Amino acid sequence: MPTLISYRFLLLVGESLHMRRALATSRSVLLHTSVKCMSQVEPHHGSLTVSGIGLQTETEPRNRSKTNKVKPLGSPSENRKSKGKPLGINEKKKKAFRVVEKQQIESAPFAAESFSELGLPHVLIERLEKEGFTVPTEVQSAAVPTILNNHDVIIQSYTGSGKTLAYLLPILSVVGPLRGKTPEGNSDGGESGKKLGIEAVIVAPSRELGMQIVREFEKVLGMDNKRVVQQLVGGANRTRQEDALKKNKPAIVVGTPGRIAELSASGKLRTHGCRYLVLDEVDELLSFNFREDMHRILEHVGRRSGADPNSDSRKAERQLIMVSATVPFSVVRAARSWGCDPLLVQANKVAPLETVSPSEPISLSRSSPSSSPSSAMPSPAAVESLPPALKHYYFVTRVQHKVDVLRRCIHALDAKFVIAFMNHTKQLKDVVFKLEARGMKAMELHGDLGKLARSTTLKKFKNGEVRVLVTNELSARGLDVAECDLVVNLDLPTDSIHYAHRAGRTGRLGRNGTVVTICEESEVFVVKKLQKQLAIPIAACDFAEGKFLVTEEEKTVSTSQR
Ligand SMILES: Nc1ncnc2c1ncn2[C@@H]1O[C@H](COP(=O)(O)OP(=O)(O)OP(=O)(O)O)[C@@H](O)[C@H]1O
Repeated sequence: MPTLISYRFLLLVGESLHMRRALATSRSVLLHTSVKCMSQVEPHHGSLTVSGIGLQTETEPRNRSKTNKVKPLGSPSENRKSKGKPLGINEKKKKAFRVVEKQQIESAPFAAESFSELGLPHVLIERLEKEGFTVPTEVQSAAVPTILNNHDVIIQSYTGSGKTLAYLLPILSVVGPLRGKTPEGNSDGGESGKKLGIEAVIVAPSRELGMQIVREFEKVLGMDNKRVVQQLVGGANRTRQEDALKKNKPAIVVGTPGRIAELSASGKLRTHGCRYLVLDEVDELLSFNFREDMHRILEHVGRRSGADPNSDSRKAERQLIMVSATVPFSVVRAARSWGCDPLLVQANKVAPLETVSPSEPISLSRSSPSSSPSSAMPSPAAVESLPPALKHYYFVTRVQHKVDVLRRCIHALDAKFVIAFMNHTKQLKDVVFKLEARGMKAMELHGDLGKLARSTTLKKFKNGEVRVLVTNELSARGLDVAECDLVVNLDLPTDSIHYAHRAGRTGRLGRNGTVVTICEESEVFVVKKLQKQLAIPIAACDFAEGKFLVTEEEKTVSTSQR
């Protein structure tokens, strides 16, 4: 059981947190040495590090009613055997059960050093290279072949680890102009060259995330093929979206649950023949807010009308891909009920979902006793989601001095792209005003702003015109600004999962990043609790001559986590 040892001394914020990376890699015992010298926190703008180490999935391909045209990795012999000879439902189920029986998937070796090892079509790899994507991340190495093998999956990996490409690439291998050639050598259009309608539906909980996913698709597709993907987010003009659907006939749509459900109900968006349903930030999508819209989407996308919704044949009609940095057990349950023998894909393992029980790290639910907000036990769903290279600090101050502390933090770290989180929309403007009054360019971002104002603000932040983005929970999920070097909690997050998603806006794709929580004395106990739940040290800090000074460092000791 994890224990916590506290050391009180003045020391430099520095190297001790690097142990996180080592711990994340070894996933073994945490250690507890202390650095007892004095130095200063250097602002870091570390280089990009993408490791291609992962696991070779040994899962056997599961044939669906729609045959994959791309030769996937895995078991070529199995693939060959099943080609041209469609399996019946019972045979499909038998194959699926073989996957379940196979428990050794996790220990299989996997090391993809380039995208060409993942079974992607040549034309797609060329596009990736043009865009500067040469080495797949660990989760991409594990997910791409698994999805190409037609498995329903839950993809779980820490924030900023490249989960979007992990599902986007296998979809583009089968759908759209970059897909692999059919056995007949035909790669333009459907089996017979004609358009197939909507083939993939991607659902995201916010407009920003939806738009970001579209941009990621466009990056890979290239400007000439932009029309293959269509954005269907709320807040945008619905009639224009309907016209674009009619005119462009996109193969892929990306949107928010409300707009997708609305267009589907009105008959303007026909998704019954869809092959892929992706739920990005799935734990958020399964929240009460989205219940009705998600129900419609799960019932209609890739489902032919008339069939029994619970039959295996209906489950097998579409491929379900669920994605999040945090996967509570509720997601595992949803995947079991909506998917067809889903696999859990992580950076270094691919395992049948049947092997996941509520007692395992990935599957501890937010509502389970050991991970409730009041619990001092680690919450593995949150622990797993934190990028390895983050440093965490907290400052204690009076509420009226919080913005000043924020400003001093930014100067001390020389941070260039700062996201400051608050809990209440009304207070954002005041913080922006105070920062601007001291000559620091800041803007607010929240859901009450119109779509145009939101995208303009984000654009200005991304291009460096605005140094501080003052925002609420809206930006905690998915927002990808590679350069973001500092995340500040001006209000405490509600729980460790929210802390993890906020923190994950920095330290993207192996970069360094700093997370600072500014709180009142009476809130310090919450920080200590977060520290235990996340199994990370969050060091108390103060300023000395404009630099960070650690006044107290917590060392986390665990034999079971990480
Ligand atoms: N193999 C790669 N090589 C270089 N850059 C990559 C690679 N894969 C993804 N990226 C980039 O890394 C950034 C983070 O990726 P992405 O947003 O998909 O992360 P994520 O895991 O979904 O994060 P979050 O959980 O916060 O949503 C993106 O800008 C993406 O373009």
